[in-house]
Amino acid sequence: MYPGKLGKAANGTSNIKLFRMGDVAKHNTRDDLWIIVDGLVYDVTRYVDRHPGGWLPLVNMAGKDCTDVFANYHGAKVYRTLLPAFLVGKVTDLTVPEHVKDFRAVRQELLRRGLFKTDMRYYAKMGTWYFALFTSALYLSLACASPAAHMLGATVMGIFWQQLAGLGHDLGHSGVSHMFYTDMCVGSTIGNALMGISTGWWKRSHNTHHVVCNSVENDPDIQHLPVFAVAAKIFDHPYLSSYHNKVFNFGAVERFLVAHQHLLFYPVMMFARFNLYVQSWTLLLSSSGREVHYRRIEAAALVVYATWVAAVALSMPTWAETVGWILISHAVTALLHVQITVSHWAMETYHGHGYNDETDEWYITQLKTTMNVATPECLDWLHIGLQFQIEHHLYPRLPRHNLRKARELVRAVCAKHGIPYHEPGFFEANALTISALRDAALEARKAKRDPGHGFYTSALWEAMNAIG
Ligand code: HEM
Repeated sequence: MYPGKLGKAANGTSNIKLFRMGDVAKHNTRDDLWIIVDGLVYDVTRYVDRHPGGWLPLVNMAGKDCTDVFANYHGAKVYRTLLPAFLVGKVTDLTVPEHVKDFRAVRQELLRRGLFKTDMRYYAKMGTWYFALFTSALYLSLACASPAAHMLGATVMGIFWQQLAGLGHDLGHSGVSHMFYTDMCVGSTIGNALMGISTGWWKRSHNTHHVVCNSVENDPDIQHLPVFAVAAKIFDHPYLSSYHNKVFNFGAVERFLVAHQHLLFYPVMMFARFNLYVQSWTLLLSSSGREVHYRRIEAAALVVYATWVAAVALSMPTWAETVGWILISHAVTALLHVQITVSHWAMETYHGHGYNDETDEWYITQLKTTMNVATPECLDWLHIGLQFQIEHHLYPRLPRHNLRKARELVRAVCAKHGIPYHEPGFFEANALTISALRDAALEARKAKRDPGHGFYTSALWEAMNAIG
């Protein structure tokens, strides 16, 4: 670790200001933003709008101890060259729970074993695999004559997109070259052109999701009204999403869809990819899109994607095949969306921000909100690393090919401290997700219209707010 230098008075005594955690907690807005890293207090207000990871992670952690989230997103250089300029003092009442010490020790052990380094031979193999999938998909779609071959081509294209998402995810976390701008540049150009999804959008949304995983008001990955609400907490009263900067209400349409969400889950997943195109373009064309590092390049790469996909689809001899090709290729990627959602949707959700004490600091928050999916090693390629969601959430920059190795170390710490470690099989994880959606759906059916407003409130909310 690389703590910032403490100021020294002329007589050699430390002249650094001393604070209590409660003092720091008051500086918790975008305009007045302090954080704690390794017991030292930093006023990063003037940095928030320059932060390469965007303002959202900083604002979500404002006023809090960021030691672990910081360690997991930044290299040694950031500690050495950037942080010291913002130092304002140190806290006197920070305690480090035993389990946190152990999880930090795991990180050091992973570093010691060299597991944070990428084995480029792995990506050479994956590159060959992606190339084989892509060219096979094009061959079947363009060079063969039968409708069956065309639809098989669409299926292989869907598998290509699902598999390539693994690389996109690794790049988005700077987990390949471990150089922020290099990985992002590859993602924003080649990634966008082959996948059709904005890397800048993905990083903005996904990094926020990591920092405030399963927070009702802050995690965009569980803010899916009008279609889904993974828990009754999400619709028991209207809330302002800090990510979307809009209020999510629970009106008649929302109530109807959520009441049937467990039945809609798989059909919607088959169309989920179209939503990602919309989200990508919405961000790039909006004023928030200015936060995207390579906005114009990204937009150009997305146009390249739309052009080649349209060219392949329109090369089909009939309109029926064109529509079939588009629908099948996109529906196959449902595997990706299901894999992502089952990692979190059956887990705990909460209001506001975590990281208040030892019951919801970085590691515990991630473990409460995230589950692994137990898969045999021979299927690791299929699940693209997303099956080790716990290890990924605890150490987001750990390369994909080392997550299985980290699993044993993490499980040992959980076992030692009695911390639940969730790892059902793939089908059980699906069943848990459907069950969570069904529970919320049944709750939604009981929701009653708020007489003064256009939205519904759940029976749970009414019970919680009952007077007398
Ligand atoms: C609340 C505390 C913070 C959080 C949660 C946070 C989170 C993040 C995230 C999620 C990224 C993007 C990582 C990626 O996409 O690979 C990032 C990047 C970055 N952050 Fe922060 N950040 C915090 C504070 C800071 C501070 C105080 C500084 C500088 C003083 C800083 C400097 C950087 C830099 C330079 C990068 C680019 C990546 C790199 O060079 O390693 N961050 N941060």
